[in-house]
Amino acid sequence: MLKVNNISFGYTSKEVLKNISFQANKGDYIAIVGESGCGKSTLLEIIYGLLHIDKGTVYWNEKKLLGPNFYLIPGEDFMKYLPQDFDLMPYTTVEDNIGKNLSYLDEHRNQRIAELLDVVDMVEFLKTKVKNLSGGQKQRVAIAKVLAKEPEVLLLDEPFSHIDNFRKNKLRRSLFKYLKSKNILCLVATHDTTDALSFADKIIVLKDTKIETIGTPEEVYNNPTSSYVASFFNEINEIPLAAIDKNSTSKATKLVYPNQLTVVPKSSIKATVLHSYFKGSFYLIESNLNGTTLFFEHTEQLQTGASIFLKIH
Ligand SMILES: Nc1ncnc2c1ncn2[C@@H]1O[C@H](COP(=O)(O)OP(=O)(O)OP(=O)(O)O)[C@@H](O)[C@H]1O
Repeated sequence: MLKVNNISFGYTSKEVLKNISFQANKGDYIAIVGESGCGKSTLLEIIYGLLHIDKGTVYWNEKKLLGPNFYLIPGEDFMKYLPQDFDLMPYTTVEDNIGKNLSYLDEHRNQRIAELLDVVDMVEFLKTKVKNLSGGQKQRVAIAKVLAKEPEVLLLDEPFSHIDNFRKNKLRRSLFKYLKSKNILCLVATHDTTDALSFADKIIVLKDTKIETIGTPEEVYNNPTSSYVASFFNEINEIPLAAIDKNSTSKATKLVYPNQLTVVPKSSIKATVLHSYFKGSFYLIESNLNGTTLFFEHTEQLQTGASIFLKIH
């Protein structure tokens, strides 16, 4: 089990992370999300042992991780970390990059490289020099490379950022299935909703140096603790209660996802259509409710300026 206890860190006197605590089990996939600059990469680098912390501890099972001041080469050998600028050797082949940390005396070396190339769908590039690959292909090789000497913990920073949508879903399914089958704990810093919602066991949302919320994808999505959390997944409406119920004097607001609003013949929520955005299987309609912007989903495009009534369900 990974135990992160009350860690705080700042590159300068200003803290980037404050009192961060969470636990994760072997084989778990934890998605770390939050706005740019909130400290996702910093958290991964602390766990891996690249950054020294004065406050807090990190344990892997019973072992306390000591951080960069205690090792000649920072980084724990049972972990692998894939930073955003994945570092590969450009003038050598895909095979040599993936096999860099595998012994030539290992009789299973070639088999291992082939297995990992299959996971990242790059089998035909075995003998290709890395400099001749596209950005997305390099990223897939980098993922295979960090898996080569099977780690117990894998830390990935935006691992699919260069990979096109055609391949991304297939790669995600293949990679996360592989990690589960090997019981590898994986922490992923991501901006991608699908990485978190469809694959993670738990989502950690970071905001203003702290953990804003932590839970299963269902818990975090269905009961967002703030509009910040909800807006990671979708457009979010923060509707004043007074706009829903004319008799209400409350200043409180209600968080409502666009798919929780339906157009009805008559209701107390009367809005004016501003714009229809085509989203493939539906239209996202931007509307105005007494000066508040309201997004809702609808099967058809709606006329700009039209008055509609909405119901929250
Ligand atoms: N080496 C550094 N020296 C000083 N400040 C840094 C350094 N690296 C990061 N920071 C600052 O620390 C904060 C957190 O950065 P970090 O890279 O962890 O954020 P992030 O959530 O991973 O962002 P992104 O989603 O854009 O990758 C930012 O304000 C950043 O400017």
